[in-house]
Amino acid sequence: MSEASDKDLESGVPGATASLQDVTYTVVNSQNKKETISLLQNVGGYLLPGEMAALMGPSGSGKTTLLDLLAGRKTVGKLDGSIAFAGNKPTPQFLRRFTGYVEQFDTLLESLTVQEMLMYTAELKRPVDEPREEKQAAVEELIDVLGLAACRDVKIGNSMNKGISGGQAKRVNIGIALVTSPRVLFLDEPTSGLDSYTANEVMTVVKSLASHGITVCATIHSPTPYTFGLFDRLLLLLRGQMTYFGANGTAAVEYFQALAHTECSCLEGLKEGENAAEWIVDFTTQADRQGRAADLAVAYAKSQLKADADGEVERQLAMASDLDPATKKDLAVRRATTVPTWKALKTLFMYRTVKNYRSPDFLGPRVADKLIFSLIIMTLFWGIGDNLASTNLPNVSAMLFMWVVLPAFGAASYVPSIVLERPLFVREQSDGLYRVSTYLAFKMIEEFSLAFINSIVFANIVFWALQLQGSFVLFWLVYLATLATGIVLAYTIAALSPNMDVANAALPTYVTALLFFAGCLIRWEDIPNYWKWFGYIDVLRYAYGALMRNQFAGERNVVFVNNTTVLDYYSLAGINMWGWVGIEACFTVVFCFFAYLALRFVRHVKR
Ligand SMILES: Nc1ncnc2c1ncn2[C@@H]1O[C@H](COP(=O)(O)OP(=O)(O)OP(=O)(O)O)[C@@H](O)[C@H]1O
Repeated sequence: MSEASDKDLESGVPGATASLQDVTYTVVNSQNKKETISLLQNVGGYLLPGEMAALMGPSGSGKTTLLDLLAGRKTVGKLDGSIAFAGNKPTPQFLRRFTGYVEQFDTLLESLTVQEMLMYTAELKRPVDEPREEKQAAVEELIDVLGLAACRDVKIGNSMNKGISGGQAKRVNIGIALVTSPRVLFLDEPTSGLDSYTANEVMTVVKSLASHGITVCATIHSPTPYTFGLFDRLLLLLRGQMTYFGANGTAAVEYFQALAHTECSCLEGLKEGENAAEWIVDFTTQADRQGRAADLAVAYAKSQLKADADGEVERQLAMASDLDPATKKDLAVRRATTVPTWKALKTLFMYRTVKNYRSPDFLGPRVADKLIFSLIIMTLFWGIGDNLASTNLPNVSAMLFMWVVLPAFGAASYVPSIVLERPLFVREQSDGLYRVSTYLAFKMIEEFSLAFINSIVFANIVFWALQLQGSFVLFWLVYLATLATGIVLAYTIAALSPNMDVANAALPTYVTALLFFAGCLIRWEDIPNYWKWFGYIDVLRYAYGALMRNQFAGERNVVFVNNTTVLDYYSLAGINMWGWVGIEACFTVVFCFFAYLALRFVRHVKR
């Protein structure tokens, strides 16, 4: 590790101790919702700065559950017992700010290069007053430390457009967690999907971080002998119960060897040359299959190891108030995010919007439909706007109706950006990169800016080609407001929907329902009283009404059917068209609020 990164790690706060005391975690059983199930029972132990601890156990034993609880990332279930950092109960803000979590699955921005991805995180998580050069230097050091120099400028990519390899992606994820020099680093299966050479390489890097004082804890499945040897401490779970907590290596092997000779003598001991990590997990798995899981748990509960661990946890908890000033300050932190909203918005814009605006995948669905429909409208309805013949009036009315229908249906193109991005959003929010309101504001600025330009261009094309009457500004504003409402409506539905299928069904259903009450397909007067309420909350009614009034006001309000003028026929004679545009804008604000609530409170990712 180079001098600069040494400095970065050493000048940052050192690791923090973490302790678990009688941790029992209960959830509603997903197989039978009427009952609860304990995924962890009476788990105890501790993590120390400068050490790397392994959470091991057979599949389904509760490793990830325990790691999530430690990192404060569980969103469901009931926790009994205590989890403490430096002897104190951590706040969610402390966990977001001062711990790093490397998820098992990559959640990266595919359009960024490795350097940009790390820099983007550094801008969002390192102090706002730190000069950019220092952030860049810290990122370069991380690239160096994590062995990412060869792919520094390679785009991250995805399964369709291959960018960096799986091992490199894992290291980028570790870099993201490290970019703010966390006190505690949690890693969920950091070696899964990696070949043994890359796994060893990645874990060597992690070990060197621990050597610099960070507290490291990783769940690990089938470590190579080399990787297993890097861990200082081992916590072994079986069916959510402790079967071992203590030093790793010889001590652990001897503990289980002794059990193989006493409690579980029917099970085979470690053979010469056998991978100790594999043997320990196999031993406990076999014991479990033979119905001996409880015996192993009881043996550990009665062991000196457990008494020693409990004693150390007690000692740590007793030191809760005896803290250095830096730790005290970190534990008392009130903000989950590091940088102010303006800085977060600027960073999101610089790294994400700038890339999106250059991407055909982003621009295509947002521009192509409007261009195509403008051309169709232009060629189909050319010059109909100043023709007041009664046979032409239904054409004008239909065209104006389509002018509000198209942006409403076009809202579908804004759904994927919320639904597909959800794992990234959840991870970045859990990492304390930004608040929900900042994320929503960023998405809206990104979409509204484009919608603003789009709407001016296409409203101009259509208004002048069709020689529509009245105010151009109103014609354009109605289109813009409908587009804006469509965007926030799409966000609301996307945030409420668990997946794309549900969102793709829900949005058109709602928009189609709006069409019936907009005032064109059935006259307002003819809508049955028991349905009128829906008309009042139909944004398209206000959009269409304002457009019609704009087109047919004054001497253009000619006789249409049975001596009734156009505006009387549609019950629009007395309306204030600018007021109706204002009401439309209110719908944008209201849906924006709904989108915020849905993003903030609806949790599809349950863990
Ligand atoms: N709500 C629930 N109802 C019933 N069982 C659950 C519920 N939530 C989790 N589980 C079970 O709890 C167990 C522990 O899950 P966890 O992901 O922590 O295991 P793990 O040791 O990390 O497994 P792996 O190594 O396969 O990732 C699993 O068997 C899982 O199916």
